[in-house]
Formats: sequence, structure tokens, C-alpha cells
Amino acid sequence: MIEVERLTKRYGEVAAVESVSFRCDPGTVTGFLGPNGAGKSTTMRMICGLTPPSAGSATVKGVPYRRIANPGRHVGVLLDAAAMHPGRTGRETLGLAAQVLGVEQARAAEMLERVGLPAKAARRRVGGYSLGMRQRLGIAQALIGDPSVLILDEPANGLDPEGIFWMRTLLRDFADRGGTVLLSSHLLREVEAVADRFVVIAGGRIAAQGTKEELLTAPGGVLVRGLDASALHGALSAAGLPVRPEGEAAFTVAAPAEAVGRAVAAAGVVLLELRQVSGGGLEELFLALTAEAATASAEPPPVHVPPSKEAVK
Ligand SMILES: Nc1ncnc2c1ncn2[C@@H]1O[C@H](COP(=O)(O)OP(=O)(O)OP(=O)(O)O)[C@@H](O)[C@H]1O
Repeated sequence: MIEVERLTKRYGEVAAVESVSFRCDPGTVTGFLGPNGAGKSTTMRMICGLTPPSAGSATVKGVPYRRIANPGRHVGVLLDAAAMHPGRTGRETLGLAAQVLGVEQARAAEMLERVGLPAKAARRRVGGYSLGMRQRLGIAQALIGDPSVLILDEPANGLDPEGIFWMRTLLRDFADRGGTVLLSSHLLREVEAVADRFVVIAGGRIAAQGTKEELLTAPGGVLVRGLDASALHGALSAAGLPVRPEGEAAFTVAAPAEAVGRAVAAAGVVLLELRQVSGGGLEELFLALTAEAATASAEPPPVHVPPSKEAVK
């Protein structure tokens, strides 16, 4: 389990991460999504004790990462595959990791095989590896201590489509065996197929979080446009629906489409348009949320979706 509570990082005047809170439960993959510069890496570095937070806290398995004895036996971390020592071979890199963590050397060979780095590749120096090969080696390094939590920053970078599919299968399997996975990406498609929950960050703030289903039906999802703006607004307000202006004679309503349709029908208001804002899929919602949060000068209204009942148990 990973718990992040009002985590904040300021670099001078710049708030790289501002009051970010979320939780990752055992048995789940959490997709940590956001455009470039959103604050994903900074958040993950704070979780792993590499960057001190300006405020807030983060725990892994109930304690701050830095207080975990032999952390690699509990938490597998891949933050920057490019940072590996270029002069060592893949085999040496993993052998050293095994030694540091106190696991059998045989596990190094086992992991190399598991991530699809054959013996010939493992004998080559990391400096000559492609980014995809480094990512595979980084995942092997993260897994070698048999951890129950994985924290991976953009692990799909440099992987080909087959590699991305392989990684998804590996992470799904890891979570299905009870592991906790936090996985970042700036591409929704990369994580959409594997993640159970999503945490969307933009401009250092949480823009939305929840399951795919929760996010798609999150409040604020229905856009209505009418012939007469004030009659439409009146009908929606009279029905007690939360309404937000959205351009000329249009409103976004935080309610199911049926409730909106019934409210306007009851008032005899003529509609020109009624549609689910997120009708184009999670991608549209992701783009809308991140664009909104990135351009907002004031604090954006986060779409907070409570964790599912299973997650709360
Ligand atoms: N050491 C630092 N000093 C000053 N600013 C920093 C530092 N590290 C990060 N930032 C700033 O914090 C913000 C968030 O950066 P971060 O790397 O966490 O984003 P990210 O979501 O991981 O982006 P990417 O997908 O491009 O890796 C950016 O504006 C970045 O310029």
C-alpha cells in the first residue's frame, strides 16, 4: 500500500507538486497520468525518499520509504532507466543488485530471463543498450528483491508495442498476486489497458482520480445547450442540478444525462444539444482535465471520486 497525503514540493516560487493526496491498494495497478512537467516524477521521487517534500507525507507499507530496512526487498523502484552505470554489463548490474539486497545470485539470471534479456544481451555493457533494453533491465532490477510494491516512472518509454504488451501482462500478474503497482505515464493509452485506478495530475495538482468507470460518470459530465439560456438555466436550477456556464446558452451539469433530460422536458425547454462531456472515452476526459488544470490560474476544482468500496475495506 502507498499513501500520499497532501504532498507538496516547491522550488522557489514554482510549485512542482501542490497538496497531492492519493492511495494505492494491494492487488491494484494505479495509473499516474499527466502531461510533461505535471509533477509525476517529483511525486514519485518524494514517495521514494529521494526528494524531500516541502510539506505533506508519503508512506509505503505504512512507513516513510527511508525508514524501510533493506527497501529493495519490499519496494521495487524504477525511476530513470537511463541512469544505469553504462560500463557494467546487464548481468553485472543485476548481480550487484542481488548482492546488495542479499538475494541469491541465481535470481539475477532468473530475472534477466523473465524480462526477456537473453544471455547474449546480458553479457553486453549497458552503455550499448537501447532505451527499451534498459527499461527491461530496470524492471528486472526492481523485481529482483521480490517486492510487494512497484513504483515505476514511465517504464514504457522506449519499449516497442510487443514490449508494452509484455510489461502490461507482467504488471497485471504482479497486482493479481496481491502486489501494489504505481505506474506513471504521460500517455493514457499506455496505462489504460492495465490500470484499475487513475490519478490524473496537471500543473502539480490532482485533476481527477478514480476508476475508469467512476471518472467517466464523474460529476460535471453532461453538456446541454438550449434555445433560451435563461429558461434552460432556470429549469436545471429548479430541479436542483449543479449547473456551470459553458459558453453561449450552454451549461455543464453535474448529473446523469437522464436527470438533465427529465428536468428540461418537465419545464418544456427546447434543447439544441445534450451530450456526455466524456463521451469520447477516458482519453477525452484526460485531455480535458489536464488542459483545464494546466491553464487554470486559480486553484482548479478537482474532480474527487471516492475510492471504490473494495478499496476502502
Ligand atoms: N530540481 C528541480 N528544480 C526546479 N524545478 C524542478 C525540479 N524538478 C522538477 N522541477 C519542475 O517541477 C515541475 C514538475 O516536474 P516533473 O519532472 O515532476 O514532471 P513530470 O510530470 O514527471 O514530467 P515528465 O512527464 O516530463 O517527466 C516542472 O515544471 C519541472 O520543471
